[in-house]
Amino acid sequence: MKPDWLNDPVKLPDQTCASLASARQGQLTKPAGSLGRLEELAIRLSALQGAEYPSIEKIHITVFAADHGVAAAGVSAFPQEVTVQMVANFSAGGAAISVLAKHNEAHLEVVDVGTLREPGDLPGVISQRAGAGTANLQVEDAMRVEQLTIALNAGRAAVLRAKERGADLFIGGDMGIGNTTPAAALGCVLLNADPGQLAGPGTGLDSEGVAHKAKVLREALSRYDNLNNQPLEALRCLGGFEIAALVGAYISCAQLGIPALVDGYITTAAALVAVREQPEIRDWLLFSHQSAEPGHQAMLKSLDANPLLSLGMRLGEGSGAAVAIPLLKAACELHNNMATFADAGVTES
Ligand SMILES: O=C(O)c1ccc[n+]([C@@H]2O[C@H](COP(=O)([O-])O)[C@@H](O)[C@H]2O)c1
Ligand SMILES: Cc1cc2nc[nH]c2cc1C
Repeated sequence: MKPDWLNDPVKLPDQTCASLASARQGQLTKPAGSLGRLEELAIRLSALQGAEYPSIEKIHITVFAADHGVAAAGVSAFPQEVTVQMVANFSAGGAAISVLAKHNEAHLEVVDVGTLREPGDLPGVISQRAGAGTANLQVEDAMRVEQLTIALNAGRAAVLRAKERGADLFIGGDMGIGNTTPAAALGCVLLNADPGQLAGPGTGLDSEGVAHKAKVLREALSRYDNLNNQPLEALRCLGGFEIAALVGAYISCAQLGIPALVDGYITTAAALVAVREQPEIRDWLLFSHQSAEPGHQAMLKSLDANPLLSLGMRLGEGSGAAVAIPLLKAACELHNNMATFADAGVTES
């Protein structure tokens, strides 16, 4: 039922490299701690990459796209066909993540995990489909076990491609009209939170729309008991194919030793499921930004995550993570290239 790789061991961050990197930070020509979180970032990347001198050069971005049966319940400000239209836009290079990937010289691929798209090839789009959209979680389980397995495997396959390309950072993005609803549903179950706390505007619902979304969520949640300690079953009943693919991707990153930079609300819901399923993977997740979606804060808090940026973004696609790439690069450049007190002949305190 569960893919067998799911229980593979998680790689341990390299503490020797972390100690060497930490010692080096103490020798660079700056007051101790003066580069703030950039210092922590460099040390963490050293530990995760098993290198005293970390690098962010080969970035692999996978956007997972899928449709959601719950869109029929009127939970989004946009019509469902936008998911398929945006897949074409990713392929043509016109989406925000297309621009940001190019700007950061990152490799970008799109995986259709189950949109309503007609069969047919699109450049840069890989099909690994678990179905044509999930079932409507307001009234029934979102997916069957076999569909969950296909979606988890799609996430793993993306990380295996990243590994093959020698990626030093993985970014997962999401595209799916309606997907803030399954993300909120998973948050409610795993945080024991009320839909009123986690339902938000998504693509732009007004307050009436948000209240309706909370009602849809309450109806969905009322069908289940005890999902709180069954993260994968919660994912099957209340998730989405792209969210499941992201869960598979984050767990695989930790097993295969690639740091993952988490994006916004939907990707954080996937991270929460992944961490509840395998707590040791938490070390491998870096958090890029605080989404404008209000429920994001509660999920971040539960993951003890303090994202790097807060720009009021709420786009998804991995765009917030892509915007944070230059910070990770800056942390590595400073760590690797600054002079030490001894080299520069500068007096230490
Ligand atoms: O990642 C976020 O923080 C985020 C917050 C709100 C909306 N989105 C994107 O908007 C879509 C989902 O919004 P909605 O209103 O249709 O549920 C989906 O394609 C997401 O990528 C993404
Ligand atoms: C246009 C559009 C682009 C998106 N990208 C991610 N989610 C999206 C939702 C909409 C509506």
